[in-house]
Amino acid sequence: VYFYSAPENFNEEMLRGKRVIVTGASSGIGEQMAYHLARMGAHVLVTARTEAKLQKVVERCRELGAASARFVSGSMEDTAFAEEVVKEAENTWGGLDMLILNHIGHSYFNYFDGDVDHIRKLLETNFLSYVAMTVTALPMLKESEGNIVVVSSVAGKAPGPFAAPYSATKFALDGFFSSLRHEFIIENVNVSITLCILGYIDTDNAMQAVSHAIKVAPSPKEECALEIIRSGALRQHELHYPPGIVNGMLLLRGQEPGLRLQRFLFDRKKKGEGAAP
Ligand SMILES: NC(=O)C1=CN([C@@H]2O[C@H](COP(=O)(O)OP(=O)(O)OC[C@H]3O[C@@H](n4cnc5c(N)ncnc54)[C@H](OP(=O)(O)O)[C@@H]3O)[C@@H](O)[C@H]2O)C=CC1
Ligand SMILES: C[C@H](CCC(=O)NCCS(=O)(=O)O)[C@H]1CC[C@H]2[C@@H]3C(=O)C[C@@H]4C[C@H](O)CC[C@]4(C)[C@H]3CC[C@]12C
Repeated sequence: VYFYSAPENFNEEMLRGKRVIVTGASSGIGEQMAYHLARMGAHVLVTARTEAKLQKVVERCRELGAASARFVSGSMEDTAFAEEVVKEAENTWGGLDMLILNHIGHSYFNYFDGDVDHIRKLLETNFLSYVAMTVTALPMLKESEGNIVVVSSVAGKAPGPFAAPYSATKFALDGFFSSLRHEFIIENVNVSITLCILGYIDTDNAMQAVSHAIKVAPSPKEECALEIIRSGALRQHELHYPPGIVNGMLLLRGQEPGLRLQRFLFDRKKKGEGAAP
């Protein structure tokens, strides 16, 4: 039995004045999270590779009412950079309340191509950099009794075809952070870990990568971003967005409709009709 300080209801005031790092924030869901946090009056530190995009995100955050907004640009392929981002927060704020781990490296939506080096590099960017930031941030998060928010995917819970390298990195996140959460509970470490399991979201990069192959309507990135912040602030163990996405995928995968979908996709490949996804 352990005491777990989780608030019952979400109020945007919870984020006012909080010191928050958002990775992968130059576009997509990360960019939208930065804007929500700014509206809520948080201090935001955003990071990605593209400085010009980050500069615009920071300017927009200031317009929206952020307590402060700054960026650090660099690649998470290098775990030393991951640690540098956290050190920037420590030097700037003297502490940290919420760490939102969101970035992903480039991958593909297609049959696995046998490229082991791609998986090695993707594990560095999508997984080991998350671990490195967590290790560096943990003393500050213990001090603030803060939150770690890990953005993952249904591909890291109920995998389907055509995203094997990416899916592997997302399963690694579940394994590591869910195990770490157990250790925090055993040791009475009051730092929450929220794993966000997302379905298809309408970000430019995702739609560019899969819209030719996936015809279901993606969910809105703005709402997704707000739900991630909300689940982290409420110290939830997991967010499933859109609701039911994991059960839906598990159901499809094990049942005839899902098997029919995969046969359809594979058959098109065999008959040469249309490219692989
Ligand atoms: N969109 C979707 O359908 C889904 C998304 N998700 C998850 O949501 C999160 C965000 O996805 P989404 O918003 O679509 O992604 P985007 O491609 O829109 O954004 C990715 C972000 O990561 C940054 N990035 C890319 N490569 C690197 C790198 N090497 N080092 C540091 N930063 C990097 C990009 O900026 P820059 O290029 O400037 O570095 C960008 O800010 C991911 O964890 C993804 O797995 C989960 C399920 C579905
Ligand atoms: C293929 C996408 C990764 C695109 C990418 O390379 N991003 C970085 C862009 S950059 O290098 O130019 O900066 C995948 C990202 C999210 C995936 C989707 C997801 O996670 C939800 C579903 C999971 C399911 O198992 C397969 C379909 C998904 C819609 C999945 C498809 C691949 C992504 C869009």
